[in-house]
Amino acid sequence: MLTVDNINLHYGAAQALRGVSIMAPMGKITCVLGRNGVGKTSLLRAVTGQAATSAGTITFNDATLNGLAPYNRAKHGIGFVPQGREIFPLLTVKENLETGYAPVPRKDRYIPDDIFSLFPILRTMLGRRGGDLSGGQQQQLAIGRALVTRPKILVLDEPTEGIQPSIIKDIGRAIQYLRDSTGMAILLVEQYLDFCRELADHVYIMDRGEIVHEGPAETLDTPEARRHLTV
Ligand SMILES: Nc1ncnc2c1ncn2[C@@H]1O[C@H](COP(=O)(O)OP(=O)(O)OP(=O)(O)O)[C@@H](O)[C@H]1O
Repeated sequence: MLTVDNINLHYGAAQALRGVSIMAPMGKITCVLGRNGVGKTSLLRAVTGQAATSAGTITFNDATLNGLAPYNRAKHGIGFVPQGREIFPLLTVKENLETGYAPVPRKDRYIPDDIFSLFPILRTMLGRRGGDLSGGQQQQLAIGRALVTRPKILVLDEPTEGIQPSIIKDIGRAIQYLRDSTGMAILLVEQYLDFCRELADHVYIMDRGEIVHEGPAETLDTPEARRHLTV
């Protein structure tokens, strides 16, 4: 399980996270919601090691992650699908997937077949450049690339952003499959309420750098939760 305990995060003098605590258990989908700019991406940057925290602890299973570089967190099983996907446009689909090899032992440096079962389009486009794919295909590629690192927890930042509805459904099914078949933990940041309501086992809502609500997905429909989500 991933445990984030009471973390603070600053950008210069501005504080983006204030005493944030969340848990993301194995075999569960944990969703963090909130309006623009409330700190959701900062929370994921803290978990993946792209931004330093100024207080608190982050642990995954028995390992303390604080102070570890992103590369070493990947070795501990943290797989990241960043906002905006960050596909290498000039590399082929296959080469993009192979960039996931870095943190895995030599014997595991192959592309697991599961990735092509989840996203068959990737197999047919292996030789195409990443930049030629549609937004939805790039999102599938970004998830595939994270899966190449053999994660124990998959961390996704707004995977539905700018994606057409049919591919959103495919991505939702893939996330459920990964939870149910591999028992990995999923930590998902989203603004798309219906996607979270359908998928999440547990939800957190952030507002101005703090966790202001937590509960099962059904609690998203309470007036108290809605108040933190409406603009
Ligand atoms: N590199 C940075 N330098 C300074 N301030 C930043 C930086 N990144 C984010 N912030 C500020 O920190 C706060 C939280 O931003 P963050 O991106 O974590 O929010 P978010 O909830 O993910 O928003 P969005 O949904 O728009 O991605 C915002 O006020 C933002 O302006």
